Amino acid sequence: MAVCSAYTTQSLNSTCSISTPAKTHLGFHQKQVVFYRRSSKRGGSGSSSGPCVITCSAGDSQTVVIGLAADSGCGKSTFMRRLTSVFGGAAEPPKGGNPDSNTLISDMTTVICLDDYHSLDRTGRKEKGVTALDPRANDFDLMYEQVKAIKSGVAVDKPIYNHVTGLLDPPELIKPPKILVIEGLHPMFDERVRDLLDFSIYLDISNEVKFAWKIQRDMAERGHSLESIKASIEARKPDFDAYIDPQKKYADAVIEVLPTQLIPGDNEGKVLRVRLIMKEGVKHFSPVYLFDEGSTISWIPCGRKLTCSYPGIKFHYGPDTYFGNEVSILEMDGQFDRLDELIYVESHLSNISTKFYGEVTQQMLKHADFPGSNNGTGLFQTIVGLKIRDLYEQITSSKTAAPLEATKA
Ligand SMILES: Nc1ncnc2c1ncn2[C@@H]1O[C@H](COP(=O)(O)OP(=O)(O)OP(=O)(O)O)[C@@H](O)[C@H]1O
Ligand SMILES: O=C(CO)[C@H](O)[C@H](O)COP(=O)(O)O
Repeated sequence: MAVCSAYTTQSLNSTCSISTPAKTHLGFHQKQVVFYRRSSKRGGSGSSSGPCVITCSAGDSQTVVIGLAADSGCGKSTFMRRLTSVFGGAAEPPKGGNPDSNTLISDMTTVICLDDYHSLDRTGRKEKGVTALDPRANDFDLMYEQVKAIKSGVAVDKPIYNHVTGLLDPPELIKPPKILVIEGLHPMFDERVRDLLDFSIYLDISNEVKFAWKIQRDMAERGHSLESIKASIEARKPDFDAYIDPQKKYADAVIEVLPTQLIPGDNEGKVLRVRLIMKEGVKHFSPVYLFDEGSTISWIPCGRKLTCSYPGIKFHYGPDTYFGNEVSILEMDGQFDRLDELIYVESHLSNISTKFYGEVTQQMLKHADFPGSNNGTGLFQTIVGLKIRDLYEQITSSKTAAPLEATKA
């Protein structure tokens, strides 16, 4: 029998027994989970040393899994803070755990960072001459097995990639939450992981805007030089184009962030044109619309009811195609002067999955200090957060309704 010394499952509301694959019997409510041992020493290669199988009787509840993909420094953490706030709680690192953990836990959600599945640490990547974006620097087998286990109600010992030391730290226990968010570079890269996602989002930040944000954070807040920021973006670009960017074709929703078109030639990245691209026909998700579903509409809300200074605000909505898929696109170019007046815009949007009139505006005002609160990035992140809450409620209510239906039949 293989021994899972490094990364194993832990039982939740259940008893677990370890057996060899040959002896495993999968009965009703039994879950089979395969784990791989790997080295976590400096320069660890992450090579598997044989699977072991753990069978567990999992609890009844199933975890809803959300994938959020984006390059580093593209607003994933900010989005996550908005999302967890929609569910009504503050997200915190696991109590009493590794202070450098990348995980954030709230009442309803657990956000895990896929950097934790780097199979090569910083030294290992340097030695092999690969970036963290390269699939060879990541353990997709382990990612798949662990996300699958959590989704089916089984807790796992997930590795930790320590961004301070650049090493792989000892694992931390992740119990199945109501909603698991896997955020990072590759949530939609591996087909097996992709198939586990109940909903997926890609944050598509254009090069000009990414550069402006990097300068703002890494130069102003972290003391990096302009040259080093340019060099780091350039060094990542080939792998970003090869492995990260192509994932957007799989996403159910894409938030695309571009320079404004309201100021000709503007490249500053301060005023933004943001597009919310929503796939049609996704189960439990109906795209947001402006005025009239399926029409094509341009709208300038500035005037008596919405204060706008230069260069103003322009909305656009309509059907389109994206990588061959039918989509609806809602676009906002420009920025709000007064967030409390956002209610005027909110009242013209439909299918936003609010629980009361003005909920989007309330959320935006609550986090007015978050980056992007005065433009489409904050607005669309908030709306996607509400759509995820709605999706979660639909999935869980259809699960509880199912046995009743069966009894009736
Ligand atoms: N909507 C936004 N508008 C303006 N700036 C933004 C926006 N979102 C993010 N930024 C800038 O980008 C920085 C990184 O944002 P955030 O920490 O949310 O990204 P991240 O993808 O989680 O980054 P990392 O992966 O490097 O931790 C912020 O500090 C801010 O400077
Ligand atoms: O892309 C990244 C995270 O999204 C990082 O570059 C990657 O995780 C490597 O981290 P570090 O620079 O701390 O070694």
